[in-house]
Amino acid sequence: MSDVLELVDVSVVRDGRALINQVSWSVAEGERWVILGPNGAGKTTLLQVAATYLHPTAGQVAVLGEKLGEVDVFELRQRIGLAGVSLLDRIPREQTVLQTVLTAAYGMTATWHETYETTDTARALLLLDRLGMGGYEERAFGTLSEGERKRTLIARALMTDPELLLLDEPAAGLDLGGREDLVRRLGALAQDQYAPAMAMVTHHVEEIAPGFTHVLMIRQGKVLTAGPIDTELTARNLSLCFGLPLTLERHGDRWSAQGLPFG
Ligand SMILES: Nc1ncnc2c1ncn2[C@@H]1O[C@H](COP(=O)(O)OP(=O)(O)OP(=O)(O)O)[C@@H](O)[C@H]1O
Repeated sequence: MSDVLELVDVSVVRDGRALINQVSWSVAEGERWVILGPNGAGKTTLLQVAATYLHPTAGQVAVLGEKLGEVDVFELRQRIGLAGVSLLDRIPREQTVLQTVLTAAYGMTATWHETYETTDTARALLLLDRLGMGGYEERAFGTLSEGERKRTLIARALMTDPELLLLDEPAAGLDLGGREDLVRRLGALAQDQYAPAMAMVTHHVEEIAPGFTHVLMIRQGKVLTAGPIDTELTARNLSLCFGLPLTLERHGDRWSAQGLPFG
């Protein structure tokens, strides 16, 4: 059994269709995974299973050594950090940035008269600062730009000191500067030996930060490849994954991909 995540033959079926289909995937401590795949491939579904928000139709899932179906998921969720657009709808617009991060410590998205410990507040401020959100504590979440929201949600996901960090398209919708800033911050996190195991969903190889170690490619619900970036992130695999001929270039510890010209 893998320490962090172990999926064996996992399928999620809705309306007779497999959104993910017999997926097997293991994540060990210290690994940083990128999940790549086209629109509708099943990436978010896979992340929702890992986050214990979706129960599979078939197969076995173990998260942080606990088997789904045999464990209190509410306790388990405290050990998992999740940042993704699915959270955006649940965060009140008027809630401050600081409250948004603090509520994670209590497994909630909105405040409800809790009194936060001074240590929690100190930690939330530290994480916001680390994500470049120092000085925004009292701003209403609803007034933030897309990039600021994404960075706040990552700080929030780290609040409980999780053992597994799941990021669903953290750079989607960001401009070039915002993307590069986030990639730098994710790179610092990925290269921090005390940071949790990570899995990040993205559509773009340009968003892979230095320090990411593994890649899983998914197409039409099926895993195409899963393994070390150095061997599995290839032009061939990427072309099969996205369904068109692509070139792939490595520039030091960053990547870029392009479609081949017609003709
Ligand atoms: N509750 C549901 N019932 C039926 N179909 C669903 C449900 N949730 C998702 N789907 C479908 O499952 C497929 C996979 O969805 P998923 O969100 O996992 O893909 P994705 O790879 O994250 O896509 P994207 O890159 O567009 O965000 C899509 O075709 C989607 O329409």
